[in-house]
Amino acid sequence: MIKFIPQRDQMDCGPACLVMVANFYGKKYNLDYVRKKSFITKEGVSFSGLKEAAQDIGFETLSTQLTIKQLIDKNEYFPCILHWNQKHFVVLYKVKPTKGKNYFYIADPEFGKIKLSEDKFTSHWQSNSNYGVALFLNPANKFYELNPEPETTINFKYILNYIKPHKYKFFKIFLLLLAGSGFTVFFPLITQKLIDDGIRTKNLNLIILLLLGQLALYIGVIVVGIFRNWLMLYVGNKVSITIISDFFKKMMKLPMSFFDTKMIGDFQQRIQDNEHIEDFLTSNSLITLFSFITFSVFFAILMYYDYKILLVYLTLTVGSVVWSYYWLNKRKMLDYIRFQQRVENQESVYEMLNGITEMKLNRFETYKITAWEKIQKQLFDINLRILRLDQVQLSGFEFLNQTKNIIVTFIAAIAVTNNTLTLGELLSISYIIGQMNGPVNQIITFLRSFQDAKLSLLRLNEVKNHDDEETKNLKLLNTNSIHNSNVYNGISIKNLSFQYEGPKSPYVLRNINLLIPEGKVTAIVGASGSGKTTLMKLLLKFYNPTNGTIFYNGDDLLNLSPGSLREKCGVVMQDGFIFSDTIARNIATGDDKFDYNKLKHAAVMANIDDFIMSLPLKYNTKIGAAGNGISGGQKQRLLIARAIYKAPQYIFFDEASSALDAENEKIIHDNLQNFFKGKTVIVIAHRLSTVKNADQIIVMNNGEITESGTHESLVKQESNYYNLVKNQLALGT
Ligand SMILES: Nc1ncnc2c1ncn2[C@@H]1O[C@H](COP(=O)(O)OP(=O)(O)OP(=O)(O)O)[C@@H](O)[C@H]1O
Repeated sequence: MIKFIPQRDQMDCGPACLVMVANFYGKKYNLDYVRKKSFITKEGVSFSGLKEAAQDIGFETLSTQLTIKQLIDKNEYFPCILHWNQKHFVVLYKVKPTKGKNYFYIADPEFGKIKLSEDKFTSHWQSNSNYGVALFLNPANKFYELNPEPETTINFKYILNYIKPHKYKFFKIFLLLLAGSGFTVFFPLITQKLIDDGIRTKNLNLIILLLLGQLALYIGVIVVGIFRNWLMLYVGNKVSITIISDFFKKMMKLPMSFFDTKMIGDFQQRIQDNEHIEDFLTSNSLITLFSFITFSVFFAILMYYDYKILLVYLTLTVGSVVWSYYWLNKRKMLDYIRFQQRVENQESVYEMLNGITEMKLNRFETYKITAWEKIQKQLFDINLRILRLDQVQLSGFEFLNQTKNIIVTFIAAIAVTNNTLTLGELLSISYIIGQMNGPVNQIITFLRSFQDAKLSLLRLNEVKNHDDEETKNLKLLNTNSIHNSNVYNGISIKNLSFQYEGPKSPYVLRNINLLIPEGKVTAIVGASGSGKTTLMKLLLKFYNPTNGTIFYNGDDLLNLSPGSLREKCGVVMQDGFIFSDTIARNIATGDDKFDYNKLKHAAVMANIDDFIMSLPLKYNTKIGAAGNGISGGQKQRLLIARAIYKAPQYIFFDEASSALDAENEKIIHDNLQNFFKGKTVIVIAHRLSTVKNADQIIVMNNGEITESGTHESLVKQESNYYNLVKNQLALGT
């Protein structure tokens, strides 16, 4: 039997499938490890990446396109990995004919184990006409020889540390819960005494006393409940804030490459994960503990009254749980279909909201809305089927529960007529039976919450265990010139090559050798996709080189602290971000208290001061996230002002003025000439006017440097550079 292993992130399905198959053959692999081997990206793992990871851990692999019949015939090679909905991976571990029809057993890392009919299966699996794609895995000797890195153990201890500061409050919650449980146990006893000793002997004083006692207990339960809820909210909130804030702090320390494989949703998921853990820590576990205690006490009382009643209770409770379980299992397939349709629904809504402009411009509205309506119809149908099934399950459950009550009452009534049980005891028993359902449900909820918390912890562990970008032994960047003939002052790049996605991925940069002199302007030009931005990202230590070295004033960038480097760099990226804050805050991001003169100077240099001063609140005007409410050119000028305000030693501009009109560009260009003096500047640009005056121009093509020199020398060569800029030359720009 295959063990289900859930994916942790949206793009983790491939590695999770591989871990499941390895587990099936007896090796427990760590998902993080397999993920690294598969060279995961934001688009997930490719089939070839998965194949390679499988071979790496010792499988012989065969990936092939085949029909459903061919797939069934290969059942001796199950479990295999299937390409699902053309964007996902699942494990197929069994095909079983039942009543003349084939049923397919799959483990979907996003959902769980599920049994699908042939129709449903083919609709998810087959991509074109009658074919689908499968990856068969056969463990070779190497598989058994390798000792896998085990899954990182879930560290509940580290989570318990969050509770430590609140241990007294926890103790109070504990006491309150104990008191609450104590009170509940007394109710059936009071009922029994009331009937047997009070009513039967017509002792009014005792009746009053018992009822007053009951009232006091009720008040006690209410008061305890109020304090308990208050304390739980308080502790829960404190714990949750600490966990999430620690998580954010840790996230900020991770290298940029970590974020390359994650979607926004993955981080949102992790924040929700923190809530699961908090929920588990602060309420579920304690309440379950006390539910369990109450349950045991009631259990003992029932046994004391009449063991037959206890037996009936237990048998029928087990019966109702089995009944529910049977139907819930059946429901799983429907849940699966609904889950898939919900994903489609979300995607469709997201697309409509994001693509509204294009939709309106290109008359795509009706088509998209009809597609959305079709999804709604399917969702409605599936909801109806689920409702029908739920009704069967609930009716049966209720029926068994009521039967339980009737049989118990019947046995108790017979016992009363036989004088082996008193009337008071009978009432007390019905009270207990009624109360015992609560704890059973609570224990089921707890088990689910425990599963959630376990998965959440695994996801958080991945972030927690990831190495920080900054480590203690890294050197600070030295910006002073070194007077030593062996050391090149500036940035020197030696035999640099780079791949984004591991050994099998294409080289984005190839064998780059380049000197970027200190205090000079270097321009990089080249066709789109030639690797200019990538080179800049490597210079900023977003990624480490695959091969080769980058030196800053003689120091290998690998040994330099990225923080100290970025502190000295003014960077304008192509996709620079504007925060939802005031203009001043957006320019002076690094300073707690900003220097108004510096701010003004930066804005003037970036030629945005006039615009800012025309706004009612001037520098204190708030702008929207991602620069809503300002134009593309204004956004770029703000980003340039941000870089200038920093007064950096190194300047990196990636298409920083691409959205500017010629006049604005000229003004900024002229302003910047002064600012650039004495600074090491790297500009990536397509516009001739921006690069013409650079001290050196580097031309890139397909990840390689094809030419370098000054504008004049490169134009004379009439080669790549000349071809890139000749139209602009003709226009005399
Ligand atoms: N995060 C990434 N993961 C994988 N491949 C990437 C990633 N970023 C860029 N690439 C690929 O690297 C190649 C070079 O991209 P890069 O952005 O460096 O080019 P560029 O010269 O700056 O292009 P442009 O002028 O269009 O900005 C492209 O083929 C691109 O698809």
